[in-house]
Amino acid sequence: MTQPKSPLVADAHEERAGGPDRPVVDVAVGVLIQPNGDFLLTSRPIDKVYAGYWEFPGGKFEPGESVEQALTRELHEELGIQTGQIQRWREELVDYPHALVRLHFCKVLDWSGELQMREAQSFAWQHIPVTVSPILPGTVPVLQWLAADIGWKNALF
Ligand SMILES: Nc1nc2c([nH]c(=O)n2[C@@H]2O[C@H](COP(=O)(O)OP(=O)(O)OP(=O)(O)O)[C@@H](O)[C@H]2O)c(=O)[nH]1
Repeated sequence: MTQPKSPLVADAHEERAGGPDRPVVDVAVGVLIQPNGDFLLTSRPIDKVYAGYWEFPGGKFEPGESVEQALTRELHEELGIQTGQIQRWREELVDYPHALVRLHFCKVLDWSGELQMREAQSFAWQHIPVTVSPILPGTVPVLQWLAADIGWKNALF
C-alpha cells in the first residue's frame, strides 16, 4: 500500500498554532515561465507571515473554487494579469507554525497584461541558481524541481 507523503515541516522548533487536528488550507501557486526559461518570484508583503520571503505568486482558495479558478483570481488580484492555460504540476503539503497548507503548484506559460505589483511586493525574474533570498520554506522544493526539469532537457539535447 502506498503511504501518504509526509509533510515538509518548516521551523520545526516552533509551536504549531491550532494543534494536531488543524485543517489543511489549500493554496494555488503559479510558476510563471517566460520562453527563455526565466520564472517569476515575488516577495511576501509586509502584512503577511514570512514577510519579505520570496515565493511564487498565488494564495488560498475561496470556498468552492478549483485550483485554476483560485489561481486565475489570485494572479489577477496580485499581479493584474489575465492567465491563459494553467498546467497543474505538483502538490506539496507543508506544516508551518501558522498553518498546515497544501500547495497546488501550476505552470503558467501564457498570460496577458503588464505585471503590476498590487500588494507592494517586489518581483524578480530568476533562473537557477536564484539570486534572491530568503526563500520561503515551501518554495525551496520547487526550485529543485525546476533544476531537475533543466537537467532533463539538457540530457535530451
Ligand atoms: N503564494 C504562495 N504561498 C506559498 C508558497 N509556498 C508556501 O509555502 N506558501 C504558503 O501558502 C500560504 C499562502 O497564503 P497567503 O497568505 O499568501 O495567501 P493569500 O494571498 O490568500 O492570503 P490572505 O488570506 O492574506 O489574502 C502561506 O501559508 C504561505 O506560507 C508559494 O510559493 N507561494
